[in-house]
Amino acid sequence: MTAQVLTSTLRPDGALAVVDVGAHTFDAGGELPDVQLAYETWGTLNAAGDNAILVAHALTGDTHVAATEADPAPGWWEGLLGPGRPIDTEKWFVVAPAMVGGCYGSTGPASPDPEGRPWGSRFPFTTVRDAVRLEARLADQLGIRRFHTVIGGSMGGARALEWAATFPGRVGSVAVFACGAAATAEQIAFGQAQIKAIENDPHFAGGDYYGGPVPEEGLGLARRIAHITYRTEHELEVRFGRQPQGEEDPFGWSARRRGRYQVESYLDHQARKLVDRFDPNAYIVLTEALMSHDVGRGRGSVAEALSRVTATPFIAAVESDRLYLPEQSHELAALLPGEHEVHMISSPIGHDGFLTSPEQLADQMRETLGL
Ligand SMILES: N[C@@H](CCO)C(=O)O
Repeated sequence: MTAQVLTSTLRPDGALAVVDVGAHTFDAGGELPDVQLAYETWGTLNAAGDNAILVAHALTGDTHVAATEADPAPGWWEGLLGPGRPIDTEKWFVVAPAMVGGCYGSTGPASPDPEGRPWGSRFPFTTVRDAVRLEARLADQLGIRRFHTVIGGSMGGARALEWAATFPGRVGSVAVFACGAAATAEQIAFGQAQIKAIENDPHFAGGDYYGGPVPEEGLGLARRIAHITYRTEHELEVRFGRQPQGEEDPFGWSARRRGRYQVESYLDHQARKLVDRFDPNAYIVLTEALMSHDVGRGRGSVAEALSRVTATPFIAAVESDRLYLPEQSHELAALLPGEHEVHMISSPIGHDGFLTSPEQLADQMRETLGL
């Protein structure tokens, strides 16, 4: 595909586009007759097709990495992407796909099957590797043979690493923020607790709740569990301590309800925000995908898989992350060919520091990734 064709098939800068990438047989055996991937883009693919960067979102993220003309709302990595920013969109053509199995435009459990019914409980078990294989088909359609860089944090980091392991010839450099080579037992354990919270909601109906009440309580509980792991004990203590929320009394009852501590109100707020924007089935599918993350699966071992990575790595961690521990990033860096520093984001808030403070690493990213 030539750049000329591309320009005509791409939407205006930033508008959400959706492409059909065909049927897919999933790693675990399930099948979909037709998969669509949604994506946003920034900048312009050059004639040689060699200035493309793929940005992969985290668990509940979406395609909106940064503000665009079409959608001026700030994105989740606003500071990293845009004119003059570390990923300079005057220079790079950036693609951000929504992961299959989610609920931001790509095919997911709420999408209709060929008869028009939501897939629901029949949506196939999805792995990070499935997502990457489908994203490669999107790249084919956009005329991108090789990405200069694939970059992401948390589950986006897992996708970036999987890209480098699955398609070594198609990734020049890979940036993995706040993620190791495989989900650890504790990360799997936190994931399971979140999935159970949703499945035990009386409205879950085995995953076929569309058209009826949504298992919002379960999703809200899952988000509360998750959000605690995304922050730190120190941050919560300094920020909220034992303060009651407003006029509420955590020691008293009013209208048969105990008043809340501030931190409870904060978690309620985080839960509500996710419930308002996310499908519980998609949360389960993506959480299971993240639990399945293991770059060594089917490749001998993690060490063998990583020894074959040819992309230049940029490994980053948040110093206070208690979910994706910096030592896991060190293990990853040590197993990749060559000598690699782990770049540290200094933040007291924990895992979410990869979202709030990635600009700290702007200079190191420019240098290592050749941006
Ligand atoms: N807050 C992020 C953290 C997951 O890494 C999200 O919801 O995607």
